[in-house]
Amino acid sequence: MTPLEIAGLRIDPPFVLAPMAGLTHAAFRELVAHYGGCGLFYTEMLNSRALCTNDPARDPYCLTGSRDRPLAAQVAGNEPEKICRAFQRLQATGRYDLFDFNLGCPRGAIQRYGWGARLLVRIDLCREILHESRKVLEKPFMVKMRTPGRGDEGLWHRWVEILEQAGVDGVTLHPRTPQDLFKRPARWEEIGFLARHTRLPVVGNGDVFSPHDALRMMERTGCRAVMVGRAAVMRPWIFRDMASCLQGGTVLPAPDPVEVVDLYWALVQQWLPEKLHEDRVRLFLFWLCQNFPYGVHYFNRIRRRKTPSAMVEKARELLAKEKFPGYPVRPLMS
Ligand SMILES: Cc1cc2nc3c(=O)[nH]c(=O)nc-3n(C[C@H](O)[C@H](O)[C@H](O)COP(=O)(O)O)c2cc1C
Repeated sequence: MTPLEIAGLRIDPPFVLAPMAGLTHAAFRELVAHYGGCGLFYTEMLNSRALCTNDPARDPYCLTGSRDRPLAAQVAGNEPEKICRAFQRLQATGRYDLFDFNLGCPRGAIQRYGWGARLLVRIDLCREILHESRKVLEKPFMVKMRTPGRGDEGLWHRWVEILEQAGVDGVTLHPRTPQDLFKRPARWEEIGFLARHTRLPVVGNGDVFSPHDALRMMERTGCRAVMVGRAAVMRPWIFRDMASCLQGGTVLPAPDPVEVVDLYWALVQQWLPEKLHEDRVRLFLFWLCQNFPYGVHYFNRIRRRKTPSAMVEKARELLAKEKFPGYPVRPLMS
């Protein structure tokens, strides 16, 4: 398997940590980097409006670690001028290797603002956003999108034309429609369709729950790289296992749950401001607990604790006798 190159940026191994709001902050990316195997890291989605006023060099959401490279910054919004301004300000920090525009988020406030997946029906506005963004960006530029319309090949051809003509360097597809949320299985065949109909490198995303799923996705769809979201939060070392399997090796022994909790907490304290500690610890433990049969019960006990260090203490106590089960992971939100 040849490593993926996107406009000169080498993504090796061809495995990508998905952008996830509240989850893929600097501390979590450092945790993933610690275990290895991730070829490209993503920030969580960054608000284009906020970035026009906040200084990205000081904004807590734009913090970067030391090992989370190459790093992509993802921006969400629907006002071309503000989006370009946000990209320019992020670019000026010199911290990011790739920029990405969000055309995939189907959730509450983002939909109400008309951002994310809501933009998939506003084709002319999308075209303008992508063209204008391309003009201001000197680094590789990608789009992450959901399926614009199920089974509508004509619409897909239109999208391919828009992406290629805008000068986008690559596209990540999460093959569910905005209405699907996470309810139906991801339709990998749509990744294959897109890969066959565009000259752009396609990154496949959706329902990769084991290293073997990642290899299967590449074989079945012809995508050039695989992006992993939920499974990477539950097992931040999944990329290491994916890289090992890609080279014909096997899945390596999982770390001890308490070791993972301790390392994450140390990284949160090292990389994030104190005002984010409580929320970021709670959210990560919510996902980590999903690995275990009594995870919901564990998390209910953890979340009652009032401080992040008390939550960590409770997690250590509850997970002390646990071992991570084998793959595949089974996220509750699936
Ligand atoms: C908690 C959560 C937050 C997410 N936040 C973002 C986001 O900020 N930007 C984005 O493009 N996608 C976001 N996503 C979607 C993921 O990037 C990914 O496309 C989706 O989870 C499917 O991949 P998976 O099956 O590997 O989880 C989010 C998903 C989850 C579960």
